[in-house]
Amino acid sequence: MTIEQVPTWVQPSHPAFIAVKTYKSGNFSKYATSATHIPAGTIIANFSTAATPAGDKAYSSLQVSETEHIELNSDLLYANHSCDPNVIFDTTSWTVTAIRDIEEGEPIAFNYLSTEWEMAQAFPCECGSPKCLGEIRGAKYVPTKVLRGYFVNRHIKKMLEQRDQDGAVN
Ligand SMILES: C[S@@+](CC[C@H](N)C(=O)[O-])C[C@H]1O[C@@H](n2cnc3c(N)ncnc32)[C@H](O)[C@@H]1O
Repeated sequence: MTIEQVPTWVQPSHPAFIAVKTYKSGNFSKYATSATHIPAGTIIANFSTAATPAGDKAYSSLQVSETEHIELNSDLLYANHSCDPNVIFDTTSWTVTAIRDIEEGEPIAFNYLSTEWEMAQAFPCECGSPKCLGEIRGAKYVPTKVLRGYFVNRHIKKMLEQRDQDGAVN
């Protein structure tokens, strides 16, 4: 298992919108919550400013194209995955946007399958949503019809199309 990243950035990195909390003991136990009421459509962050290329993909990296992964180098790292997300990480505009109203204190979470083709570190999802997809291994392992209900980034759409043409999972 990957070693947990030690923050190298000044915290809080996005005080207007994000408060980082801890929800359990042990590794990977932090999560981003909303520091305020965030109306749907609000751009919460632009992740291009602090991002750096990731040497290797990791639990902490974000996939931004078919071949490229970045480190966010900010409290956006603590956005957990949810199968019923309230934000999207858009790898075309490099922005994080609320897709519904988010109450103060609510976890800020996105669908990792919208960016990650194959997770560096799979995990059993604890999002608690009735829509929960269970083990999160990457979009590669999910039928396209399941992902149709979600926002997914352009590179994932392309990779799904390629996979389905090759006849692997659909
Ligand atoms: C980018 S980090 C998110 C922040 C992480 N919770 C932390 O404390 O560093 C991704 C890791 O968080 C955990 N994680 C994220 N979403 C999760 C979820 N829905 N259920 C269980 N673990 C989750 C997993 O260990 C995953 O590898």
